[in-house]
This record gives sequence, C-alpha cells and structure tokens, in this order.
Amino acid sequence: MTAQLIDGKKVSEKCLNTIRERVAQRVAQGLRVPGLAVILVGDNPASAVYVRNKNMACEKVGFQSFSYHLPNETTEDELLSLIKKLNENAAVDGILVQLPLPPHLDSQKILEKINPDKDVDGFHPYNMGRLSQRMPLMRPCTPKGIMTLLKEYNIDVKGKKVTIVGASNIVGRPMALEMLLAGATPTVCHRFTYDLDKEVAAADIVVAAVGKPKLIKGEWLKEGAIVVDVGINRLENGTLCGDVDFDVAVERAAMITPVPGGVGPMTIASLLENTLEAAELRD
Ligand SMILES: Nc1nc(=O)c2c([nH]1)NC[C@@H]1CN(c3ccc(C(=O)N[C@@H](CCC(=O)O)C(=O)O)cc3)C=[N+]21
Repeated sequence: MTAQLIDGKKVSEKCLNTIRERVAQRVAQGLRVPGLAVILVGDNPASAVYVRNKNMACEKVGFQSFSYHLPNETTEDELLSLIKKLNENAAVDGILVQLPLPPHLDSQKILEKINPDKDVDGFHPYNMGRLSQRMPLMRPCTPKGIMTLLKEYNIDVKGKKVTIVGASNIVGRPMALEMLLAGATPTVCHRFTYDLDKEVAAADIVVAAVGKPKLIKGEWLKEGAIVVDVGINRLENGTLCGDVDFDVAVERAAMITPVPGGVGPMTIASLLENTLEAAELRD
C-alpha cells in the first residue's frame, strides 16, 4: 500500500481564500482590515523565510501587516516597549514574536507581556490555560492547523490512539490538548520515553514534532496509520526533510503529510484565522 498524501498547501490555500472573502465582507461593512504585527529579532535564516511567508500570506488575504526586524543586540526593555506600543495600537489585532529569540532574551517572560486578546500564537499562559480547561480562545497555530487538516480529510480522531512525539510548549503539549478536546487518546513522548518505537507502533495517528531528521522510522508504524510530520529540517544538501523517514513510512501508512507542503502552510493559515478572530472579538 502507498499512502495518500495529505496536501497542506492545497488546504491552506482554501483557508486563505475563505479569510480573504471574510476580510472583503468586513471592508464592505465599513469595518477595519485586520492587522498583524510580526517581530523578528536577530538574523536566524529559517526565521527570515517564515516571516517572509507570513507577510506574503497577509498580503494575499488583505490584512495590514506590521513588520519589525530588530537587531540581535536588542535589549529586553526595548522589546517590551515595542510590545507595549503594539498592545496599545488599535490597528493591531495580532502580535507575533518569532521564536527562537536570541539567548539573552527570556521568551517566556516576553510572551507573557503580549495582551492575551492579541496573542495570535496562543502561547500566553492565559490562552494555554483556556485550552487545557476545554475553553479555547486563541489556539496555538500548528496544532490548530493540524486539526483543520485532519478534518478536511474526514479523519475522525475520536477514540483513536494518537502518539505525539515531542513535548514542546509550541507544538507537542498543545497538540495533546487539542487531541483530548477532540476525544482522542493522546500519548506524549519525549527524550525520556522508553521504547519510542513501541509507542509509535501502538498509534492510529502519529504526530512527529521533535526537529530531528528521520527520527521516526517507517518500520515502526502500524500498517494503515496516519502520519503528521511537523518537522522541518534543512539538510546539508539544502533539501528539507521531516522528522519521519518518509520513503519507508509512505509504504506503510494510509495517509501522510509531506515536508514541505504539509503542516507548515497550515500553521500560517491558522495564524491568519486567529488574527481575523481577534479582530472580530475586538470590533
Ligand atoms: N512565534 C512563532 N510562531 C510560529 O508560528 C513559529 C515561530 N515562532 N517560529 C518558527 C516556527 C516555524 N513556523 C513555520 C511557519 C511556516 C512554515 C512554512 O511555510 N513552511 C513551508 C515552506 C518551508 C520552507 O521552504 O522552508 C512548507 O512546509 O511547505 C514552516 C514553519 C512557524 N513558527
């Protein structure tokens, strides 16, 4: 069996079209265009690519985008005063501080200063707490995008065993909360997990979010599993590769997301959805 590809690029374009129409309706009603502010500190080359993709997506849907590229030496006070200014700016509905930040900046401390109503990443403890208590407001973009993608492909997660590999604040943990909310039975694996291969083999759905190329072997998968690969690893030859050994996995899985063109574009679609929702809530 060869797995069906889950086309995140296609689904994300459909999401962006819906957003574009809703923005046009807002404008027709005399409402303001949603505004998204993206702050990039330093010059991580991968971050620069993502920020460019976000700006292009904003343009596509008709959002106003505010882009801040600060030098690597930016101090905590300087970054906090920019966040304060954006919290107070009525034209800004969403604020995103691109991670990772340079090591001298404490990202947790900084993210907590974003007004939770404008926290379109969903990383503020208030929004994480809301999700953990089954009352989500702003939902972290990558897990949200994955839930949208599964729904588009009519994959019902209720009752399914879902193994999530990676327990980060930005993907693994909120992914587990989204899966719980949707009625799945999630298991979260991390660096101290014994027998990762057995945890993966038990899963109906595997979500890989560790950032280690081909860590998840195709042979581990249950025959007919659904595989969601969040990893974006740039190899020395310049090509991108996921956390799953795709070539073997594609022969065992029923469905699989490619890298690129899988989860990445859905993350951006969710970010724009969150920004539109933030604007609607602030109207
Ligand atoms: N505060 C914050 N929020 C984030 O949402 C956030 C972040 N920081 N830091 C980095 C990660 C990563 N991320 C991606 C966004 C788009 C693609 C994307 O568009 N990927 C395309 C192209 C990838 C490429 O060509 O490099 C694809 O997978 O097809 C990937 C990854 C958002 N992140």
